[in-house]
Amino acid sequence: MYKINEVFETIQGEASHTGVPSIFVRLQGCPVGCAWCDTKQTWEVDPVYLVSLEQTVEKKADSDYWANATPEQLLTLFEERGYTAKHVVITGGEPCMYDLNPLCDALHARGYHTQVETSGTFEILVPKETWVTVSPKINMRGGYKVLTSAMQRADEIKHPVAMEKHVEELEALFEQTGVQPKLVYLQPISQKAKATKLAIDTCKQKNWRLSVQVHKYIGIS
Ligand SMILES: C[S@@+](CC[C@H](N)C(=O)[O-])C[C@H]1O[C@@H](n2cnc3c(N)ncnc32)[C@H](O)[C@@H]1O
Ligand SMILES: Nc1nc2[nH]cc(C(=O)O)c2c(=O)[nH]1
Ligand code: SF4
Ligand SMILES: [Mg+2]
Repeated sequence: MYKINEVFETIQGEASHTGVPSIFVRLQGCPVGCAWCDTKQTWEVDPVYLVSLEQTVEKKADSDYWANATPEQLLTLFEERGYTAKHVVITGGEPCMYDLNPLCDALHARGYHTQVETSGTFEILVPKETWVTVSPKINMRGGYKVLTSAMQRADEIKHPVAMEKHVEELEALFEQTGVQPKLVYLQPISQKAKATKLAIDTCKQKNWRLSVQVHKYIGIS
């Protein structure tokens, strides 16, 4: 059983898969505590807000409600809702608090590609075919540390930035873990002009890439 906050179909708005039609499965629960997190409604797993899978929102509004679901029940929901995208993005919350192998295996068996969005602070339990986006969370309130194994497994790094300090922390993490990733994206925090300029200037200097959260600019989920 997975704890589900929401399931919706849209286009991937971030990093290398930007533009890919995708079904998003957002899992409930995250203890990492990023001050600027844009999905704080997923942090707590409060039994008061437990509902049935059919009642989980299809991204109409951010909601604290969550439901239990098996991989089979999720696949049925995709069919009931008439989704046609073949790429499934598993996000949260922090999806790697769960063993994602059964979910990804079930999706692959039905012809879907999978991608996981994670903070890198939990062991990443996914099949080798799954595309892993690590957005490493350094010095956040919850006190979690980025695992070297997560940095090694990452297919891409996506780092939200607003200040020089965030760039320095990322480079220190590459040093500490001995991982120099091939694909590094900087993502301006909350579309702020200053953060966007910092991301662009740093990408030019270091030959990294820019990830703007496209869905927020065009007003889709
Ligand atoms: C909400 S998180 C969920 C998955 C996982 N917990 C993680 O942090 O990667 C999804 C992505 O959104 C990014 N993100 C969250 N809040 C943001 C914000 N205000 N501005 C830019 N990116 C943000 C995260 O860093 C992560 O890459
Ligand atoms: N369109 C769209 N793309 C996204 N990429 C990562 C997202 C996330 O919240 O993890 C996200 C999201 O919420 N919507
Ligand atoms: S790790 Fe992800 S979900 Fe958790 S607080 Fe940070 S951005 Fe939000
Ligand atoms: Mg998001």
